[in-house]
Amino acid sequence: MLELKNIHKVFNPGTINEKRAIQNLSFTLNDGDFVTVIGGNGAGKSTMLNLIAGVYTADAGSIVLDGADITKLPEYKRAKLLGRVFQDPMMGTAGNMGIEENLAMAYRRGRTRTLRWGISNEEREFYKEKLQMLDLGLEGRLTSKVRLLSGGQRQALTLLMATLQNPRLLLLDEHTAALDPKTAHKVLTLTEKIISENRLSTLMVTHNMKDAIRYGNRLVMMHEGNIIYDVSGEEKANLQVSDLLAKFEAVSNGEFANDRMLLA
Ligand SMILES: Nc1ncnc2c1ncn2[C@@H]1O[C@H](COP(=O)(O)OP(=O)(O)OP(=O)(O)O)[C@@H](O)[C@H]1O
Repeated sequence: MLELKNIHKVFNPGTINEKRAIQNLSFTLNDGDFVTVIGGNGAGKSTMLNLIAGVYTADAGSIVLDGADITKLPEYKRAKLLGRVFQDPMMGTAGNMGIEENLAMAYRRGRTRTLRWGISNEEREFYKEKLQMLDLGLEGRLTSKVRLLSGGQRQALTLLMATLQNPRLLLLDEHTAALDPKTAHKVLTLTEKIISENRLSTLMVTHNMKDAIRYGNRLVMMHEGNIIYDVSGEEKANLQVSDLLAKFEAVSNGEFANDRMLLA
């Protein structure tokens, strides 16, 4: 469903700060794949997601989604096809607006502008149902301002908003990294539930190797702008953190010792 073909991305070309962030990257995501993405600092994980989302344009290569070439499609047009959740719980929601207003914004994204702003009772029931699924008690707080929510509640709401319109592809960029371990676990459990119930194709960047092994059906490891390991099915299920550490050590000549992945 998603095909990256020979992608290159260089930041600040021709300057002293030139950085080859992505180098000849090719990758095919199958429909319904839930892929965890790991890699050391600066491996190119976020850049890959940003290239898919259209935040950056690839210097070379192509990106094809459901048979359509989206390589040059502007970010706002791709946004209709994608759901995104970032690390920072403040980013995906409007803090000064209510929970139901945030949901309504997400629900109306990319839809006809003739819709009235008012939220109908039917719509409200729909939001309540969705919020109930989160099991955080938010269904009883529809008009509460989002800024009053905890980081975990806010990330759960962002996740719900990002998936409300069943995106073709869900991009999660370390979306639980800023949460305490218990809350992160709760949000990850929810993530898995939403993905499987809606059969969403997903790329999830994480620094936590245990999570990378535990979640999803496929795992890819990035290094210096490319995918150096791609494993799925039973082979992935049988992976141990020590296997991943050994792979990292082999490619990073010991630099890896400073990487925050070791701390996860
Ligand atoms: N907008 C930018 N301008 C210049 N260089 C950039 C930009 N974005 C990323 N880079 C560089 O490209 C390389 C890849 O960065 P990227 O953020 O994709 O890595 P990452 O794997 O997500 O790392 P981390 O785990 O540390 O977030 C890094 O060297 C980074 O400094």
